[in-house]
Amino acid sequence: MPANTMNEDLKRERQRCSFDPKELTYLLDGGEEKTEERRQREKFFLDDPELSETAPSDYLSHKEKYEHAVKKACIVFKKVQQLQAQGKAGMQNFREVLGGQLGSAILRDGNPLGLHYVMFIPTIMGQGTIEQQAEWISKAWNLEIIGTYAQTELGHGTFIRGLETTATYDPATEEFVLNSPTLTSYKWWPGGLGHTANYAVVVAQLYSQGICHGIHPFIVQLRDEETHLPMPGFENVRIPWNYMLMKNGKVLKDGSYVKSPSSKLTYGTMIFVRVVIVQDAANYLRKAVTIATRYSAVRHQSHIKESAPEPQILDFVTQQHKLFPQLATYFALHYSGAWLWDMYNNVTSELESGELDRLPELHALACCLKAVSAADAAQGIETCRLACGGHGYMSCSSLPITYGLVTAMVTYEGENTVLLLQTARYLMKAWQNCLDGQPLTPSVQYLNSVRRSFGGVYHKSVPWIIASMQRIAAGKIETAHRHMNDKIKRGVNSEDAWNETSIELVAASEAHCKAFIVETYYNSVQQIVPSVSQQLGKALTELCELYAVNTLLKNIGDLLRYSNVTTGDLENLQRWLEELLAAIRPNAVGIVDGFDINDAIIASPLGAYDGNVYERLFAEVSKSPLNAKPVNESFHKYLKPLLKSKM
Ligand SMILES: CCCCCCCCCC/C=C\CCCCCC(=O)SCCNC(=O)CCNC(=O)[C@H](O)C(C)(C)COP(=O)(O)OP(=O)(O)OC[C@H]1O[C@@H](n2cnc3c(N)ncnc32)[C@H](O)[C@@H]1OP(=O)(O)O
Ligand SMILES: Cc1cc2nc3c(=O)[nH]c(=O)nc-3n(C[C@H](O)[C@H](O)[C@H](O)COP(=O)(O)OP(=O)(O)OC[C@H]3O[C@@H](n4cnc5c(N)ncnc54)[C@H](O)[C@@H]3O)c2cc1C
Repeated sequence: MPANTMNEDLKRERQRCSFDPKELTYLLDGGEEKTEERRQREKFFLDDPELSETAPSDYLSHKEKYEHAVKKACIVFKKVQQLQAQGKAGMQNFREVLGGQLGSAILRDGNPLGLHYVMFIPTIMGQGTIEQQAEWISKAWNLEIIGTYAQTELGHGTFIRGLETTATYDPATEEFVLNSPTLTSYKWWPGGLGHTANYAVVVAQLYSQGICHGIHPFIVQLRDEETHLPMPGFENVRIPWNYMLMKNGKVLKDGSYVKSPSSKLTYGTMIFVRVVIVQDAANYLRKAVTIATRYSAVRHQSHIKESAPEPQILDFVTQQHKLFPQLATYFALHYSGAWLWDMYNNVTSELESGELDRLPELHALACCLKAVSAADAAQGIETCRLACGGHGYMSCSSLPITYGLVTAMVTYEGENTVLLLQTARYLMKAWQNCLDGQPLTPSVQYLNSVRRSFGGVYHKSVPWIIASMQRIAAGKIETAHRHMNDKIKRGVNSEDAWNETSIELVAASEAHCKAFIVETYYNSVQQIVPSVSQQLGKALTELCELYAVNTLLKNIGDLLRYSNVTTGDLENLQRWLEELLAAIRPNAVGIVDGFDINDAIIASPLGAYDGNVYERLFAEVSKSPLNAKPVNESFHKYLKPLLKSKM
């Protein structure tokens, strides 16, 4: 196939799409101008010869990959500075370039500066006093220093109150003495800690006047700014008094401790990253479903009718059932992430004025949304990989590496089970408030309405599905609450009762989150539809309905247990699902085209815009050094002597 010709199947797919994909692109970017700005930004980085992948880094050693990544991260930084000089490098640029899809395309092997931007700077902004921000932020933004966020230790990651590193205040010298006294207290996992960062925010147990005040953040210099040699000593390291970030908890120079308005304000950076993860998980999922959808439009295999030619695998309804719910899930997580980002910004500004009321609800939502978005995106990406058969297994397909990036999200920034239990903690209190007639916060208001009615009869609408999912969530919350209290009434202490009920607590938390996502997705689409063309509005509505129907059908057991749904209603839901798959089929390629993901970011021979899959696959494998010579030297070294010895 000559270069730059369009695969005929994709040509036909693009002709049959009922709406203009550019309209969807503009919608997702926030307008045509924003699209143009994003495209220019992508071009500015992706067209830079120093950043384009000459040879796939798959064939570099671990050390070479690190050095390659540092080199590129520095080039990226300098280019961001150029954007800044042109007044173009807003926070969104940084998000796009240093993290997100553009970032992960340019820095395929990770971004050694990622933690510097994602956690070191945000922690100083969130936990430092005005003076400390003035001292550190500009140095950090200008990369005069490189930081990381050192909280996790060899022995503790989840249970941060159990961290062993200590920071003991010495009033005589007005310094803190930091110490990691045990093997298990060594800081472990912080990105960039090994060779890149020369500073870290170190989270340690604060001791002053012989009293432990719990964990607090401290700035510690790790390496000499000139030589990059590790600073002397790694036990009893002394740092100046003003290296403790004191926006919340403070230690006065005489050693007296001033409590934070809430000990949980120290945990603020973790909320920020969880909020960011929701959107990032969605974006990685849409990259994977773009690859799998385009590939499925090009790949022909088997028969639907013996008399007809091999069909596009996208015409198998089972293939549609693998991929189209992933399309819908992208939008569901995208709109939930946008909603959560708004709430995060509002609550953060309230915290600035000492208003802490909405922090618990933000924490509960950030926990379950991070957990569900990371888990669902990881599962969705794996489904996309499996839907591409053997070629999906190849690392050059980009699907395995994308899965690896997202499945890490299930663990970092709070392991999923642990975070779902955090949300469950909030839900148990909410249910008790509901029983006691106390006011409920917005995200759990539905508990009141569900208690008052046992649900209406089935009707083919998303609001009915939302009500059903809220009924399931309320039912699971009530069941967990009741079972836990029954245990306590039987004499089990509250901690053991919590642990013994934790399976149901996690399930209740997931159900609550799914109900929240469907409702937020539906409300977002309802707001959008009047402002877009009738065709795009119809396509967006179909995707929202698909997400709702498919999510409910994956919970038939709970639906039967907690609502008055009949088997006839279930048959109707199944028919509705199949109708939606058929309705979405002609628009599937148009929808992923609407994501407008640059081929260099797709970085997959299966998902390129032109659809020339086989030519691109062949070109990709030709890059392997292993294919440089017809006979590899291992034949002469090892195989031939072996074969000879047999003769
Ligand atoms: C600007 C440029 C941007 C560039 C963008 C780039 C994009 C890249 C995107 C990001 C990608 C990658 C980088 C990230 C890498 C990962 C980094 C890390 O992993 S850092 C380490 C993260 N570690 C954790 O998250 C630890 C998880 N554990 C915990 O959070 C806590 O231990 C716990 C909450 C599980 C338990 O803490 P504990 O103190 O025991 O709390 P309790 O359970 O007893 O609850 C007490 C009380 O506190 C409330 N609480 C707990 N946490 C919070 C919080 N974070 N905020 C507010 N409130 C909190 C909890 O609800 C309880 O309240 P009650 O009223 O008592 O019920
Ligand atoms: C790619 C990556 C990057 C990271 N970057 C950083 C970084 O830059 N800085 C940093 O400080 N950390 C970082 N981390 C560490 C990360 O934050 C921790 O690994 C994470 O918080 C999980 O903690 P853990 O490893 O102690 O797991 P554990 O908590 O030991 O989890 C093991 C199992 O124990 C279960 N478990 C633990 N507690 C409970 C509980 N209370 N109830 C029920 N089950 C429980 C978990 O559910 C899980 O199944 C990173 C990790 C990864 C994978």
